Amino acid sequence: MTAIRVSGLVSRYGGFTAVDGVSFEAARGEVFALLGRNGAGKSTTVEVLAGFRRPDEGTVRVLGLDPAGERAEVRRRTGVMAQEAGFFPDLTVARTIDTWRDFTAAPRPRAEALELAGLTAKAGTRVRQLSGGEKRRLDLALATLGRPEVLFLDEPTTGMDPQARRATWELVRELARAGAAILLTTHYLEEAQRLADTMAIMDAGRIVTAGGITQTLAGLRGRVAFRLPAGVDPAELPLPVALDGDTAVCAADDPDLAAQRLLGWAAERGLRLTGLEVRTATLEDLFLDGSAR
Ligand SMILES: Nc1ncnc2c1ncn2[C@@H]1O[C@H](COP(=O)(O)OP(=O)(O)OP(=O)(O)O)[C@@H](O)[C@H]1O
Repeated sequence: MTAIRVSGLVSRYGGFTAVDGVSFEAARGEVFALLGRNGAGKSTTVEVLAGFRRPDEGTVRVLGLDPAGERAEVRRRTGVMAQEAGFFPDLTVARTIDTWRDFTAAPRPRAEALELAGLTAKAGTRVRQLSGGEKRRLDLALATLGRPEVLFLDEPTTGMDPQARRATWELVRELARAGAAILLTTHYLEEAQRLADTMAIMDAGRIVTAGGITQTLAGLRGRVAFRLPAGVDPAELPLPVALDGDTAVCAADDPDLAAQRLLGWAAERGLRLTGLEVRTATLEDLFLDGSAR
């Protein structure tokens, strides 16, 4: 069932159009990643979905409701982790969670929220003394306090260390498995690739590429890269390559097969292909390909 529906969304700041006719849907149990360069319009889209801004044109529905018009009902059933959290800096972590619990229907117990954010040891620390990554973790704990049906995460893992990032991914997956629809914006393409089922890439307020992550990547070429052996003219190689310094890069539909051909060719000549890297396409390739521009 569709949990998030955006159709023809236009959002302007004065005369500037930040979101220019965006449409997408996300179902319950789905993680949807909204990607794109700085200023593409991702946060503005999330702000409209979270009910912080009204659409200038088009419609958005969250659980079938209008987030701006039916804000109380939407707020009760959604969690939002915005780019900048509005904490009270002088409250401790525990008091912050307690305060949020008072406003949340059926909240998680405080200890569980602390544990989930990895902040148990920081329960008595004032929010202003937390590190950037710890603040993000606290924000995540607050956004998920009521086990929301829909969760908006705007760059949730920025500033988190690798361990906290992994814990966040695990939590997001768990919430999706439990049936939540999750909309995520991120600049970490690896994060999108690991977490999301579906993605849309925005640029200058429009969606330029969208689809299932697995299907989209399956349609892209992988690559084989290696250091070009001294004295070898790239034209001699059995497959066309592009040179990046002394690294030869071969784009291939089947990178394993391409690597076998290249290694076979090198072995026949008594050469070694050092620094060999063989991989299928990643979201980063999609960006670097220019498809996202
Ligand atoms: N309050 C505002 N007033 C005027 N322009 C704004 C305002 N907020 C955002 N913008 C502009 O709208 C555009 C979209 O911004 P938005 O924050 O939605 O982008 P984003 O994709 O989330 O970028 P980032 O990846 O940097 O967070 C940008 O050009 C930004 O400068």
